[in-house]
Amino acid sequence: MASPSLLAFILPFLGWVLYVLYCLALNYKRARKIGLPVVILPIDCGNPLWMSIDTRILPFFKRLPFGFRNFTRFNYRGWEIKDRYRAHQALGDAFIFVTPGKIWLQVCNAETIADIFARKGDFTRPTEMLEMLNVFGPNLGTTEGQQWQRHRKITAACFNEHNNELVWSESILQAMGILRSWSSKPSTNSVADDTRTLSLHVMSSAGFGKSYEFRGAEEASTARDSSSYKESLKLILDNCIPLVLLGPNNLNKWWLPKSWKMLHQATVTFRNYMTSVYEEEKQAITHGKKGGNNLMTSLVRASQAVTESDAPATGKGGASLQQHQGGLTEQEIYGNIFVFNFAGHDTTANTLAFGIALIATRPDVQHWIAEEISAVFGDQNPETSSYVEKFPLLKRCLAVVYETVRLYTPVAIVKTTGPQPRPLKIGEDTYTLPSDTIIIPSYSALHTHPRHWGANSLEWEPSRWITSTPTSNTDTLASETFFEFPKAASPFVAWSGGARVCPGRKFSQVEFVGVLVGLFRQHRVRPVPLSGEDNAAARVRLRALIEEDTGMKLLLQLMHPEQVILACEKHL
Ligand code: HEM
Repeated sequence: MASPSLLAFILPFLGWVLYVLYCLALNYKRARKIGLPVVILPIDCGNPLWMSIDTRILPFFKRLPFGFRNFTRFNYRGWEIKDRYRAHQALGDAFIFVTPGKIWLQVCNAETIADIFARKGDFTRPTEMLEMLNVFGPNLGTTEGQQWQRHRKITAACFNEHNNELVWSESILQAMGILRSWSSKPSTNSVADDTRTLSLHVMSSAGFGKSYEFRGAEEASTARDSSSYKESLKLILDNCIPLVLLGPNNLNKWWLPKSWKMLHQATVTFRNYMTSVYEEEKQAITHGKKGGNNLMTSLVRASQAVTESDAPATGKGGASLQQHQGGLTEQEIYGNIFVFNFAGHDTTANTLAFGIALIATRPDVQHWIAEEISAVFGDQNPETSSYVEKFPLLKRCLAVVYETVRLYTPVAIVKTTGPQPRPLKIGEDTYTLPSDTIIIPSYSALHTHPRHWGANSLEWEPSRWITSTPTSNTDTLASETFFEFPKAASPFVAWSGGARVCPGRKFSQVEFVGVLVGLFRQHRVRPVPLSGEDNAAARVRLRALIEEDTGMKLLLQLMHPEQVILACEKHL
């Protein structure tokens, strides 16, 4: 006879298991009606608890001799990077994951994805999943409908060519700092740390007008000082998960670890900093002073301009940002600045780390871009160059960026049908998706499917983005153009598409290209061979490491970036 305390544990557990099975059965019935292939998964792909332990638990199930195939193949974050286009090749352009939580549609069809992007009212962002990003205030990433339109209109004004000019010069400056650090020693294993520092510094400069000198991971202070703006931003970005789960105000409870209290302090410092810039900017506007081109000042000014243009004639001049529908409130400005940092920092830093590791495996690609950099800059110092003049000429460098995000896309796109069922055409057939279906454009499959990318679709090959028009002109570089897919059927969605396309797309491209210019104009990187290895074997090992060691934490990243050991040398 089971003891009462055992029963008190077993009965609720059994009840929970029955409830989960019941939900799964209901969702299965709904999913079958759609008419697409169905894969059953025991745990919802968006379950936060599961997401925090999935990759630690699954290896155990993989070792078991029976069953669990779909579970171990698909039920973890980042499965799509390992699987690439194989699931879609076997199951077709679309299939369903049915789980006890939600029904998840996976689509790998360029026209259907373009249609989803175009129907922004039908396929919205599941904002309830992103509620946590409202820590500093509502923002572009977490709003929908008219609220989102208001945010988008104002924030779009900030991501302009003047801001890109700042991104350009800061990226080159920071890359020169990296170069000094790497070339002063025999090897470096801090590529990922250094690209994070670089990206943080570019964000500080282009986001807030604050410039910092680059210091390599080994030289930088190890103190976790949360009192300066830069350190507070770094601490916030490094600890997004506890921050968004608990909220900034709950982090200073006496029973929480000291590191979380420091995080709380960092949020206070960051907010105070934003408040002081905000107040300064408002004063500057009142006194008719010209503003800077960084994101914060542009945001305050753009918001003020909309507020004033919406204000009734009598209210003009005295209009407060909080009072008029058209502008953003102070909290919304902070919310947007946070989301720019959140969405723009690690995406770019991780992409840069992948890009530098990949390029180290390909001396031919380094030579190929160096040829272009040399043709574009000649003897000119890139640090003093003009973005508007030079950036459009650096097509090969841009190809390295596109090819890196094609294979190592840092962030997935998530849409939902919302409360209504929605028809969706996939190939020749139209399917009705039930309400609350989550839609995932299968970026990893789409970005590698041989029907779009050919037989070498899994190879990192930047030259695929460049087409050369044969002319009588002997200048090869001048005859090259950057390849663009037609928008209505593009198999490339790394920065999303349609109205909700990433507003930081150009920002990240300019940053990456600027870094390539800074690093590869006169220098080359190579993996340091292990004992008994030659350079070619070291390159093969590094390529395999990138392939096998890539996984999803908050974003796609190298799981052990310290194993990327590079030497950086001046090219003679
Ligand atoms: C390699 C770099 C980057 C990649 C691949 C990337 C990719 C994306 C993608 C795919 C989305 C759409 C997500 C969805 O629909 O669920 C997005 C949205 C967004 N990104 Fe980026 N991003 C990058 C860099 C940046 C940068 C540098 C910034 C800002 C400085 C930024 C700011 C944003 C914001 C604010 C959104 C939300 C837009 C909206 O909902 O209207 N991103 N990004």
